[in-house]
Formats: sequence, C-alpha cells, structure tokens
Amino acid sequence: MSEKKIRVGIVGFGTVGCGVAKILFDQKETIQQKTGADLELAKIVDLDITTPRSVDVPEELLSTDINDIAGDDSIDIAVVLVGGTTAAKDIQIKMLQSGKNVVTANKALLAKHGAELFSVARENNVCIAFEASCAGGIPIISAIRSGLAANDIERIYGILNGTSNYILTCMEQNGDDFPAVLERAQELGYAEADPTLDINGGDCGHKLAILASLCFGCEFEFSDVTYEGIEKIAITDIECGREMGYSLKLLGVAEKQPCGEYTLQVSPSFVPSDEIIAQVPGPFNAVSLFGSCVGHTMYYGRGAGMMPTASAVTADIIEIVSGNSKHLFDNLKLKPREETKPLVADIKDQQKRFYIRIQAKDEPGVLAKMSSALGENGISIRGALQQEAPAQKNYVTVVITTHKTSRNMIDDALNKIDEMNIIAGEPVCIQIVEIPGDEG
Ligand SMILES: NC(=O)C1=CN([C@@H]2O[C@H](COP(=O)(O)OP(=O)(O)OC[C@H]3O[C@@H](n4cnc5c(N)ncnc54)[C@H](OP(=O)(O)O)[C@@H]3O)[C@@H](O)[C@H]2O)C=CC1
Ligand SMILES: N[C@@H](CC=O)C(=O)O
Repeated sequence: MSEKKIRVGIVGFGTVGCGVAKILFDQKETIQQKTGADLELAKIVDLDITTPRSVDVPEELLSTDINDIAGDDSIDIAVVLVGGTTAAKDIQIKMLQSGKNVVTANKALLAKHGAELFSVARENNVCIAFEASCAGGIPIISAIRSGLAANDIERIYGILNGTSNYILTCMEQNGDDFPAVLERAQELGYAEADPTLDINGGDCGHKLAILASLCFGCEFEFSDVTYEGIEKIAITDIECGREMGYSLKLLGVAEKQPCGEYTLQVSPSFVPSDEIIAQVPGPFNAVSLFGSCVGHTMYYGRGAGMMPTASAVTADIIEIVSGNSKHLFDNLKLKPREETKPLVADIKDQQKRFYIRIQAKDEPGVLAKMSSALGENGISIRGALQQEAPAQKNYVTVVITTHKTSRNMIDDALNKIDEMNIIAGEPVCIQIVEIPGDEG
C-alpha cells in the first residue's frame, strides 16, 4: 500500500457523492490505520454547487468545471458518480484519457458501454473499479473475482434492486400504496434520479449483466437480459401469494444451461416464504452464487442508499491505492461477444409454474371460456380463485395458478382470452419459482 497522500476527485455530488465525501472526512484515520492509504478529497465537481447538501465541505473544494479534476495532475483517482449513459460516459472517458483511475457506481453505463470504456482504460494504462455498481454495499464483485476465484460459477440469482424490494416489502407488511412508497424510496436515496429503471426491472438487469459477465467470463450486456418489473403488481397479488405460502420478490437469475447457452432473466417471482431470500426486507439485497468447488454461497446487505453505496465506492478507492484493482482489471479476460455468442435459450420456453390475475366479466360461462383457452394451449390449472364482485361492478378478479408450462404458452392463451372480449385491462402473470437447493 502506498504511503503517499492519494488525491481523490469526485464528479457528481448527489446521494452517493455526498456519502463518499463524508466517509473520506469521517473515516480518514480508520482507513489509514487499516490500510495505510492516506486519502485526501481534493475536488468535487457538480453542475450545481449552491444547493445545500447532506455533508458540509470547504467551499474551495467545490467546482462546476470538470477540468478542475481532469486537468489536475495531482489528482490520482476520479470517482464518477453521475447517473445515465450520456454525460457520464463522456466524463469517464475524459478522466481515463487524462490518466486517472476511475471509480464508478454507474451500472447502466457499464452494462451498455462497459467494453468500450474498458478498452479506453487499457489504452491509457489505468483501470475502472466498479464494486458499487452491483448490490450497493455488498462486496459481491470482490467475492466473485477474489473470494471465489477457484470456482467455475454455474448460477447466480438474487434481489439486486433495493428500491423495488423496499416497495414490495412496504406493500406486503403495511399494505402501502405503490406510488407513495416509491416516493419514499426516492426521498431515502434508494431510487435512481429517474426511477423507471428501478421498477421496470432495468436496473436489476444492468446489474445482472455485469455480474453474469464476471461469473461466466463472457461479455454480456443489457440487451442480453430479458426483464420485467413490478409496475403491474397490486396488493391483491401479494396477498394471494401469501395465502399460497409465497412471498413476491423481483429476482435476477443468470444460469449456464446444460446446452452451454446462458439465460439472463429479471422478473417478479413468487418464492416459497420459508426461503431465506423471501425474508430479505426493505432496501436490502441478497445474492446467491453457486461455485463448482464451494457450492452455494449467499451475500446479504444494504443494496441501495447513500452510506452503503459510498462504503463500496471507498473500498474501490482503497483497492486502487493498493494496486489490487489495476492487477484484477488487467487480468480481467471476458470472451468477446462475437466469440461466445453467449445467448440464450428462449426464457419464455422454460417450464415453470405461473400465477395469473385477470379482471373478468361477471357473466355466466366466462370462467369456462378462459379455462378452455388455457386448456387448448396445454396449460393445466392447479388452482383458481374468484373474488366476489362488489355490488354494481361488472368485473371480478380471477386468480389462476398453473402446473408447469411455458410463458410463451401462457401469453398465447392470454391473447386468445383477450380476443374474446371477456376481460378488462391487462392480465398480470407472475412466475412461481423453486429456489435451487444446496446440492451436495
Ligand atoms: N443511490 C444509490 O443508492 C445508488 C446509486 N448508484 C449509482 O450511482 C450513481 C449516482 O447515483 P446518485 O448519487 O444516487 O445520483 P444523484 O442524482 O443523487 O447524484 C448525481 C449527481 O451528479 C450530478 N450531475 C449530473 N450530471 C453531471 C455532470 N455532467 N457533471 C457534474 N455533475 C453532474 C447531478 O446533478 P443534478 O442533480 O443537477 O442532475 C447530481 O448532483 C448513479 O449511476 C447510480 O445509478 C449505485 C448504487 C446505489
Ligand atoms: N436504485 C438502485 C440503487 C442501487 O443500485 C436500487 O434501488 O437498487
């Protein structure tokens, strides 16, 4: 570990940027004692340096000019904490080309342009460290790259988005309304600036693409992920699930299939309530990894929020100072896309059980029509429940669970049902998953 003072610049003084500044001030001595790294916060750049932030910093540290970091040769590490994939990309490239090692938490950018950014880093003999991009404060990338280095990893699954898990938990435990909880998740700093990707499964998909690349040694990107979010989930779904012994979670799953292809999927999933993953609350994440030597390992912690994420960012700064990050980055060999063609058995062909919620006309024969459409597609019904229609309402909620079938078959049957003009709105379809066990 270097004894010299390491000067750090932060771009993006929002939720995570403030957390990193706070750690660099408050934990300075602890970090130096534990690691020998003497970290100095040299500059903070943001578009807006007048709005009060959650941490006080000397005024002279603040700037709106990116060149105050990029053009300052005394700054060794640029911590880029700007979201999105446009300005953030330009900033990262500028920092790499200025010879700075970069720390980022931006999973959207890595999942979309990781290969390009990595090659710019290599051309400039610097590295990109990205522990905070996946699962917030959980050191999951370190676990994959160092702790589990001796293993072939066969499967990874987990809860990778704190915002959606917080929303589902509040809906399940307190019956809270979706939009109100989302607003709270934004106030608490869990959600993205634009929370669309939190709730539509995209953010979890970004993280899954990054983790799958590291686990399987192939260049996956976001377009390889089939994803669905929690936007259509209603409290009824959570309550029905509970009655059946399930908890609703947004799961990301990446697996190497026996045929050698890979599947990368994000979807709301009913998981048996007695599974550990079913009990992960609020903004917490949990990630399960299956290694060829170690078997099942599981990692748990806060997946979103200022301080947990800043903790992971600071760990990366320290790893850069120690030389570990550069070493790991230089040795990170991912099979290029053209070579691996990593994709992907059609997830919608996989056999699973499903839960379907439909608003059906409250008329004789409607249930029979729906079950015959399902039957024609070879779908066997395991259970069905019809809630009594409130007075004056013409539609009732019907919940059907199926035996194993494919999502393609379900979608086809639901299209046929839709054409019959007997339902209102879009049906909600949720997979019921079996959590893979600890074999051996
Ligand atoms: N919050 C969390 O829990 C986690 C976040 N992340 C990731 O970390 C990154 C930062 O997230 P977070 O801190 O929550 O986001 P915030 O929106 O809170 O902060 C981003 C900051 O960057 C500023 N900014 C935007 N564009 C520029 C620019 N061109 N130059 C300088 N500053 C700019 C923003 O200003 P303005 O507000 O004016 O746009 C804002 O102050 C994102 O990529 C996010 O996905 C990762 C893990 C967890
Ligand atoms: N918005 C993200 C933040 C961390 O990556 C989430 O909710 O998980």
